[in-house]
Amino acid sequence: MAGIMLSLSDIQTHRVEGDCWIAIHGNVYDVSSFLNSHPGGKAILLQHAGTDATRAFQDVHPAEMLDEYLTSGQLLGQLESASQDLRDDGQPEHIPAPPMGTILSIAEMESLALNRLSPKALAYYASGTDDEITKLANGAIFKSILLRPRVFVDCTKCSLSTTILGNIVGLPIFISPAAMAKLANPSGEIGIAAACSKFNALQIISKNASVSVADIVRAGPHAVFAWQLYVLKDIKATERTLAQIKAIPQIKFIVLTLDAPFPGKREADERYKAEEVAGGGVSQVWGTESGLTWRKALTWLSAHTDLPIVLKGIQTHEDAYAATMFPAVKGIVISNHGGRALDTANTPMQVLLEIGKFCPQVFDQVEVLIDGGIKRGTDVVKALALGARGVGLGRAALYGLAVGGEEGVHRSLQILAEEAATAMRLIGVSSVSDLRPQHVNTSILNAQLYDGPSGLDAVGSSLMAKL
Ligand SMILES: Cc1cc2nc3c(=O)[nH]c(=O)nc-3n(C[C@H](O)[C@H](O)[C@H](O)COP(=O)(O)O)c2cc1C
Repeated sequence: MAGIMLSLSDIQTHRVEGDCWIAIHGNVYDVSSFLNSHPGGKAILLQHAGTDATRAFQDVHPAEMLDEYLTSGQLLGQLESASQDLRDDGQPEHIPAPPMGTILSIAEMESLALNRLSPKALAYYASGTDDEITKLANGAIFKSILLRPRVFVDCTKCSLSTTILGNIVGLPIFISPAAMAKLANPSGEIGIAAACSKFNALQIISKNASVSVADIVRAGPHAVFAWQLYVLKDIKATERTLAQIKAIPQIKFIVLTLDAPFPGKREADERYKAEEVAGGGVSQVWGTESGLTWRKALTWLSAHTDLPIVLKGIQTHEDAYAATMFPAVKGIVISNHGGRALDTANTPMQVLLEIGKFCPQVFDQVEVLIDGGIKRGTDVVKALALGARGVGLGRAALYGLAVGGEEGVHRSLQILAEEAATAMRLIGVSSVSDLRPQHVNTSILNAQLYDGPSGLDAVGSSLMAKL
């Protein structure tokens, strides 16, 4: 109840399941009934129960998130003196970074970042699931695709600009949604937006961004923005957020992530959390709705947004084909969440080739974006040649942010853009729209491609029956 003043000693006795109070930004909340629906799990809330958790909260969440998830009935009053819990909850140590121009590759950026990130951020950002087979394969597969340069082509002028879902962008490289960017740098997603603005690049803002969407888009006047959605178990909260997004004209499309209906087993992250929550195992609570299906989810989403819908986390040609059967769906992102969902899943490049083999018409019907393992400009060029419209960066952008804030993200984009332009010139192509499958040799991968039945008739008839 607003107006009631509470002291730290009033709240510190309420620190168990069933009786759990937390102070954030000067307000005291009873979060007992929210414990089981906290998307990050209840353990972290219980860890901060009975304290002023402002510092831990603001390291990973925007203030607006409180209104989204908590109701006025859960507000108990105000904290008398907002004496903050000043434990270090994840901000990186201040280690001086080298001048950005001296960093020459994404691999170098990554190794600098891994030395700077706090243990919490390192565990969260770098981890993949299980044995990290997919995380590593995502990047390794590019080495098996060879380029086929043509000569006697004047590429003195070379342009990387293109369009993504009708939006003009300066680069075919975009920023994939990644949660909690403030763990890398206090500027968080604002630093990413400011860097994208300099390239007129696309940033897909995560549903779990650590800064409010309004602040992010304000920081990138020349960037293009999309917003990524996880449908929460609390569907009404998701609808409230969609209504807020509707009021932000800079958001050009909605990216619905589908590859993580259940949490993958990321052991480095689980280990860190288990140590953080003294003596306790980490329960696998997941706030994301796991019962979504094609027709139900897309009908619901279309009723709550007029924006084009892009489906992220497509990992088979069958699902790429299925996406084309829904007029509201204008694009797909082939992605396995950077190897953070199902380990030993196909790499995105294999899925791209699979679509080319079984249902190439998909490329004409929806825009195909891709992410996972991008570290070189040649990786970008190979994906574009095989039909991708844009190529996303997850960790490469986060690592840039960790090393140099906005400037670091700028440098990551610049390195990849320059490498991609060089590769295009050397292939004999001066515009991304001229890249073709003939520019790559993928024959080494033939034995690694899915060679079962196409299954498209079954997809068609099962979805038609439901439409
Ligand atoms: C730390 C981290 C957080 C992520 N958070 C999200 C997220 O909130 N939503 C989402 O759709 N994907 C998320 N992803 C997946 C990325 O969007 C992207 O698919 C993946 O990182 C691409 O692989 P890469 O890191 O090898 O570039 C996250 C990835 C990482 C590494």
